[in-house]
Amino acid sequence: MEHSGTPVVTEMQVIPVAGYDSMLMTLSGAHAPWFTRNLVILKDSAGKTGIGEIHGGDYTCEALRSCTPLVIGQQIGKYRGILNSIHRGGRRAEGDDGEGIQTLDISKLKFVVKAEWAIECALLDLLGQHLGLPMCELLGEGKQRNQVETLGYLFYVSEKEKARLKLGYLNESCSEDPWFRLRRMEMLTPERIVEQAEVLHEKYGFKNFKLKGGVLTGSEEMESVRALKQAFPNGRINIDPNGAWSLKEAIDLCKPMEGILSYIEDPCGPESGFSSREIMAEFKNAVNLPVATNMIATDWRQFYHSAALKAVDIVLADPHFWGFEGSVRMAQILNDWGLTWGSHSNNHFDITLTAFAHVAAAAPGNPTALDTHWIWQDGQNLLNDTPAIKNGYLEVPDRPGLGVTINMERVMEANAFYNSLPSHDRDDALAMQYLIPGWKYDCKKPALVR
Ligand SMILES: O=C([O-])C(=O)C[C@H](O)[C@@H](O)C(=O)[O-]
Ligand SMILES: [Mg+2]
Repeated sequence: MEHSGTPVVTEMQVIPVAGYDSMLMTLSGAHAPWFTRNLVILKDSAGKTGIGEIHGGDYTCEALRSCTPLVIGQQIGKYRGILNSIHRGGRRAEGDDGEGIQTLDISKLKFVVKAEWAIECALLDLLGQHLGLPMCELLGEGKQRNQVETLGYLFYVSEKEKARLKLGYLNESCSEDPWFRLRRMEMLTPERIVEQAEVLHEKYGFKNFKLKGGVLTGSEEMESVRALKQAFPNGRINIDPNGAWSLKEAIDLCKPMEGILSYIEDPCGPESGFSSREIMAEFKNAVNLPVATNMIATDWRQFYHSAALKAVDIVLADPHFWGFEGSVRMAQILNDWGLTWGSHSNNHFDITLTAFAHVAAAAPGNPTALDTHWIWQDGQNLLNDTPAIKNGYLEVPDRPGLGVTINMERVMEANAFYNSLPSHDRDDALAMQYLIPGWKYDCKKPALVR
């Protein structure tokens, strides 16, 4: 083993895990009762443990496992070189049609999620511990803030009894926590969406909200946005239909919402031979609202075209797509150009929550409030010391590395749950069959409009 000034990695474990979810509705259909993730746990020669979390599924699990020989025995200080060797030798998903996740077909996620970012996270955790510095100090221009503004991620939720009984969605109606009770219930009206926001405000103090659209008709969803703005007149409200609306529909829906919406996320997608970036640029010319995306700028090449066309104002640079250093590099560029950084998320455990806290803490300027799905998972934590969200802000741990400790007993329980599942890959069409028999994904039709 090479002599080094920094400890070397002695062990790498890849542990797939699963947790429970609600029947959250999106353009893709309905979330299953469970979600899956992959964990990376590294040990180094100084006896320290570094952790990372990324999307679930067999594809990503195998991709991570195939990296093991490139990680073991390497100095943690050479983490950039380790990632470089993974990029040079790593496998890449084949068959991308060039539209990234514009269609939100979940099988497309593998083109934007890069398994090695979980390894980057675990290495940065180890390096931070070696240097005695929190991870955010190692990124970009270092720590910019002690806490990170976070939004309340609102979803329409189905809870049709048949699907619940057949598929086994959790029932938390006996919980003492009002949010835990509510989050498993059906919420499909403006009144119930406002109730969702109010209960979340009470528990976590959120003042900003994002409603996941692409579920009901655009005008029904705008009714929910209006009701939210009435309930939270000083709150920043946005909606994300994941490109479900046509350009004309998006303009008709959003023009009257200038002054009500704080920004609009991925209102439209490719149509009539024009790319998603061209259509979004035309939308921006027509409507006076900042436009955010996690769909049309998911890598540097897509970002080049998005920027050239001035198609977006806010890039939601999820570190699981862009890498931790890549996401902060994006934050620096956006800040220099007078644009805005934020982060997209999917269902995740508290390791990702902590990692997001560090990335957002290192993002210079004035990032938009961070997305997180974790509120739907709160209570299923894999850490002993999950960072808190209070008054709408996520705490950034100030201990070295990620600054948190993993609870292996809970990890192994989550792994046993994973192993008991019939499938490890996300399939939002499955539960839809209980709501609308024969339901099929259509990137231009909201999930419940058939
Ligand atoms: O901002 C977004 O587009 C998302 O968060 C997309 C995700 O697919 C989300 O809707 C989900 O995971 O269901
Ligand atoms: Mg989005």
